[in-house]
Amino acid sequence: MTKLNNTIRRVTERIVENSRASRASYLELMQREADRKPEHKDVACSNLAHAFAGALEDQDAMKAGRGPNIGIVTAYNDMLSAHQPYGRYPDRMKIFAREVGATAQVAGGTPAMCDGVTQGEDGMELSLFSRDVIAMSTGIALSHQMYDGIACLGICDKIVPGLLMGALRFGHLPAVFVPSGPMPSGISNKQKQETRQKFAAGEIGRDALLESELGSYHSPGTCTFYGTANSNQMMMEMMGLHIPGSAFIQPGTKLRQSLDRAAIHRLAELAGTTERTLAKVVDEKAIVNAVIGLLATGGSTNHAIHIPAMARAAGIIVDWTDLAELSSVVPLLARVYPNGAGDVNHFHAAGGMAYVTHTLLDEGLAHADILTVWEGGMDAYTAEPVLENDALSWTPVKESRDDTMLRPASDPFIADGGMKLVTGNLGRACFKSSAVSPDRFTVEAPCRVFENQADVVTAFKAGELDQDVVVVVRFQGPRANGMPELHSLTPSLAVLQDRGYSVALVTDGRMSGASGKVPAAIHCTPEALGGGPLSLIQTGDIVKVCASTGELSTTADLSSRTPAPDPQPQWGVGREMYRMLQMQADGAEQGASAMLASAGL
Ligand SMILES: O=C(O)[C@H](O)[C@@H](O)[C@H](O)[C@H](O)COP(=O)(O)O
Repeated sequence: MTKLNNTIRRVTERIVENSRASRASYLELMQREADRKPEHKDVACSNLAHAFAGALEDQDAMKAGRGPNIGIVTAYNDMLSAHQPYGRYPDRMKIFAREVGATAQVAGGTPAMCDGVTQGEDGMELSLFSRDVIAMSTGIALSHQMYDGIACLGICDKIVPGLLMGALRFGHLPAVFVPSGPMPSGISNKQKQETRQKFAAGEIGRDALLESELGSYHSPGTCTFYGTANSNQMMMEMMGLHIPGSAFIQPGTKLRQSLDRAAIHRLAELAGTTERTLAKVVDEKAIVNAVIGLLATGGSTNHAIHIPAMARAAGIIVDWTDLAELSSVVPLLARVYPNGAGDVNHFHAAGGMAYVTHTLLDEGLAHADILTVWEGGMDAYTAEPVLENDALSWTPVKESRDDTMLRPASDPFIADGGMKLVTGNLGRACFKSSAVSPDRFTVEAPCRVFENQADVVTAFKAGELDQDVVVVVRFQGPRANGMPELHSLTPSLAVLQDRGYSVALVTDGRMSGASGKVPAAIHCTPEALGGGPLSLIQTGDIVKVCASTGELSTTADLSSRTPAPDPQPQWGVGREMYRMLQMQADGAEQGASAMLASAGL
């Protein structure tokens, strides 16, 4: 076995050291939960009867205590194309459970919102904190304490992190994540983006634009670009929480169904055992593997927030310095849109996660020795699932089948990973370098300050931004307005860039996993609200963003400035209900979670 890279070893050791007390107290709580009496089969008969009453044909088995009971936590709705297939999952999973003498119940549902539907709209301000709500909903589902294992059904952006955060508080049980796969490829994401730019530049009308969008988003399944949802699936593989290779198998296929069946059969096998509980599977090494996968594949920037939050729910402390140090040694192996031309279906066809895992392990760039839900540690994840005469088996993937999309770690696209930390007198921020051309890594220009995205688009349309410019969009942090994604700015900023200007975005808000191309220092922390550095900046100040030197600074003397006043919280589309969570949240680098902060985790 190849020796583990020294930086990866050192960062992992540092995370273990920094997490020593919090991890110990988490594991101790999980032990207490495992030892909790009475066990679920021994609670009062009235409680049991309540639990069994809706179980129909499984009632007898439950009454007789014949086998493990699996709790399904589902984020089904059919507003999210990725979650639409889950509508039928619970019924099928109950059948799969019976095949192996187990039972399954829908423990509960969680909300799930689509960032594609709310992009650029006020509803987006609920998005990040829906993750806390999902974690808490998972907690409600599992608080019935009637389960021996957890099956999590969720795919999209906030849902997987929320489900994991919630399930980790019940980490004395085994848990498996069951994805449902990407939709087939439609028009290419590049073509979609070009059509958007034409629309932004006034060259085509709304009809042509809608036609193009429908050519891209056309049927049930996950969106095909490598955004947050697909990065989630990558991470679940890298942490060993999937049945190996199940991330990108399309819905409605026999292979998909076989993997879903395997997930329930495996859970039934693990139920009641203590060897591979969720708390044990999600350890420091698994978290480091998730970061490595993110960097190696150029995944969504949203995970710079979600990974610290998920880790914290397991008592593990990880920050952007850890991410940046890992990024310095983890090469970029994949070019999937927005970092390349192909989509996740092409990525999977080129060897996908099995090849990524294989080549990373081969070069000592990931932890092989982690506990996974499947036997065999990470090695099991270097093979792809296939069906032979209806039987599920796995074939090792040792070569990339398309080196324009997927390259070996020994000969990568870029020697370092796709994410940089930029710091300076404007704070700490993330810069996704994998999608930006290296000649745009440094932007130094007068800034133009905005306090909402609509004003940026208005200024763009009025031609006011036709110059070298750093667009600052502030008061977009977790406590200000829930830290929305500002992805709808991408077409306008990309048009400016294509006109030959040097353009960058600096914000305490987020961008989407689908964003790229335009240099952006995002998640800037501390946020502007409450007097953070961005509240001191003024239009015309020279701002420098540099991914090569890791700089985010201004030459302006901020010490002499008075902060811009905090904006009033907005009402409407339910935003007022989320103030409670926003106000309790901590910073983006800590995971921006009210739930974790309030619990003292
Ligand atoms: O983080 C993400 O992955 C995105 O938020 C994603 O959930 C959303 O669907 C995009 O906003 C749509 O992206 P397009 O611009 O490619 O349509």
